[in-house]
Amino acid sequence: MDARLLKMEAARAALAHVEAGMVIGIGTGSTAEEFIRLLAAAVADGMPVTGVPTSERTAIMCRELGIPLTTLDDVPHLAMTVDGADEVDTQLRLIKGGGGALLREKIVAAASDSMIVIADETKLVDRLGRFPLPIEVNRFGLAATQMAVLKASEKLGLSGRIVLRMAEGTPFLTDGGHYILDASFGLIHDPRALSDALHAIPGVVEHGMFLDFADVAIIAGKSGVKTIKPTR
Ligand SMILES: O=C(CO)[C@H](O)[C@H](O)COP(=O)(O)O
Repeated sequence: MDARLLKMEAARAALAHVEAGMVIGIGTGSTAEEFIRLLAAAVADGMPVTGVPTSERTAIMCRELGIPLTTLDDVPHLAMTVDGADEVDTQLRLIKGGGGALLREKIVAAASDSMIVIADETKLVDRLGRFPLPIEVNRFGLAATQMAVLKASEKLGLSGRIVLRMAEGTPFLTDGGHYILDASFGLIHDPRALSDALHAIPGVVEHGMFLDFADVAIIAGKSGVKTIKPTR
């Protein structure tokens, strides 16, 4: 089965959690886009649902497909959010931000009663860190922030390349107008310690580890769709 079909299967299972009248967070990325297509079909069939998009890219797609949208300013508390991930570990800790939307994704997930993660089985890992960790940083003082991230990670015994994300020859800009550093630390033994260390750096806006966010992961694989809940 190809990856797209698996993403569709996970998205289909997530749609079963959506109830009429809900306001839900809508994630970013190719898996979230499968969910958006299915949600749009449900809306076209008369299902009353409103979405809060986690990126401009998602907002554009939702508008094109006729999904009503609102913002956290109008609806600050959501029933749930459905989003993809770059990595999901056995405790449902995530790495997100491959698509550059980690800040809005985290804000929307934090405003939601529950976060449903949808992914194909290639995203499942024993330990986070194979996927480079996206770190959203303020443009001001980039080199100083990059050095501070390096020092903080070295203190935790992590090493690896930290590179500025580029897009078509210029630095990638997030929807919030920030840069992204992609940090290839390798396996992250203590995600909480790294999270705290990154949050202590003033130039770091947010990082892509989602710890204690996901309530359910719907993982589609060759042998079917399974639902994982955290052991915490
Ligand atoms: O975090 C994200 C965007 O910021 C995405 O959810 C993540 O990159 C997974 O994307 P895809 O479903 O395309 O593999």
